[in-house]
This record gives sequence, structure tokens and C-alpha cells, in this order.
Amino acid sequence: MRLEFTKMHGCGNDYIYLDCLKGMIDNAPELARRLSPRRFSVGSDGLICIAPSQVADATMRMFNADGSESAMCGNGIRCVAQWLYEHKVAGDEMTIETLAGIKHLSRKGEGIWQVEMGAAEFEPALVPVKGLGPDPVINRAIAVDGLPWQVTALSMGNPHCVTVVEDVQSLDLERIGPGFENHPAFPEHVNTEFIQVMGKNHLAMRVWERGSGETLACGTGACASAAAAVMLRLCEPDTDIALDLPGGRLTIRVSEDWQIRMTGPAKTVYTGVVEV
Ligand SMILES: N[C@H](CCC[C@H](N)C(=O)O)C(=O)O
Repeated sequence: MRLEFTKMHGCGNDYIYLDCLKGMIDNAPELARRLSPRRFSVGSDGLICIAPSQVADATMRMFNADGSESAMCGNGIRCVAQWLYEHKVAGDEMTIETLAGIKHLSRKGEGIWQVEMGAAEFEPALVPVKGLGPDPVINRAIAVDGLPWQVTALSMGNPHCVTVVEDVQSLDLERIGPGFENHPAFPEHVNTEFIQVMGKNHLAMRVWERGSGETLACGTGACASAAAAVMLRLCEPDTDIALDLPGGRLTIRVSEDWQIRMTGPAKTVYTGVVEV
């Protein structure tokens, strides 16, 4: 079967986008697994379906490279907005339904979108994180690879574990990433962000993503990192925080009541057809 797709990325976090506006497909996890391998197939961090919605301009369904589905994808939702704009399905302001609720997006320039991401959630049961007591996990030690890591756990609609390090570039994520992703404290596995304070309201970040491994950027991860940094008083609320990722820069704003706003790029690279 010939499958038409659009390849897009946000700060190098690249996905295969499918037009499912006529109806959601039922083999998305298998397609994500088959089409994500680089060199052997199209190559991507996963697959995103743009499907119809009764309550928003469209629905986003996101699948990691291993076929697992996530409720939310920050870089992905900006690209869905760009796709809807380019295909004249929606304009400068739009809403996109996700499994983590309806998100509002505003176009801020050519290929630049601002997303109201909703609230950072530190309640353990809602991350979810378990076995570390009833209180929010803020700068608490967990053991990975035989070493203690001080982590902060929160949800952006998907689970995140943020840890502050001296030098993000020195980390061997291939070695330590799976130990975080599959840590028993995170029953639904977890996306892990490693952040380094570069200056006032300026962080560098690398990420090991649940279901995809190290990616060049993670939008929900950038939001989680900024929220954790504000919680740890490393950054200020109600201020633009610059997040430098290997694939580019995202700007995150954390309100006093933990509402998160993300602004960043979305780019169409090419359209293609693949036999599946
Ligand atoms: N791997 C994530 C989904 C993709 C998130 C990331 N690519 C983003 O931009 O937010 C998860 O399983 O929760």
C-alpha cells in the first residue's frame, strides 16, 4: 500500500506526519515501529497522526519510535499546527485536541508557534511516580547505574524526571538513559531531562525520551525542565527562560501557578510516499 506522509521537525525532533483527517488509522504503533528506523526506513523519532476532532481544529495522536503512544508531544504539536496552517485547515490561532486535553496555539511568525501547554503537575500519583513517599518528588535521590541522582518528577501530560548536572555534554546517555527510562519508580516509564544552568534564566538540556532514546529536542521535556528549575529556584517565574537543546532553542515561560507557555519553531522538510 502507498502511504503519503510529511516529514517535519521541531528543533531537530523529527516525526512522520500522516493526514488522518478522514479518519484515524488503526495500525499507527506498527507503522511507527516500521518507519522510524534510520537508514532502514524513512527514519524519525516516531509517528504523528493528524486526525479529526469534534471539539478542536484537529486531534494529534503521537507514537514513539517503539510504537508506544504518548498523551502529549510539544515539538509535535507545533508541527501539527504548522501542517494545519500550510494546508489551510486553520489559521493563526487554533486548538488541537490531545490525550492530555485541548491545547491553544498562536502563530508568532513564519514557522514559529506559541503553545499554552497547561499546568506542570508535581502530584506523585499524576506523574506517575511511586515508592518515594506521598510528597512531590523535588530534588530527591534515586539510584541509576549504581549512582545517586537528585531528581524532580512532574507531568506535562506525559511523565518527566529532571536532574541538574554540571556538564550535559559529558553524559553518556546511551549508557544511563535506559536506567532512568525503566526505573521502577516510574510505572509508566519516563522521559529524563539533564539540565545545566548556563546563566540567568538560561538552561542547556539533553534528553533521553521514553520510547525513542536520545532526541535532539523534547518540547514537553523543555517545559518540565523549566518548571523544575523554577521549583528549585534556579530560574524565575513569569520570565522567558531560554532552553538550549542540541537541535535548537525553545523559550519557556512558567507562571506563578505553574501554567507553562512554550514558543518555538516547526518546519516541513519534505513530503514523500512509502510502500507499507
Ligand atoms: N517520548 C515522549 C513523547 C514525545 C515527547 C517529545 N518529543 C516532545 O516534544 O514533547 C513520551 O513518551 O512521553
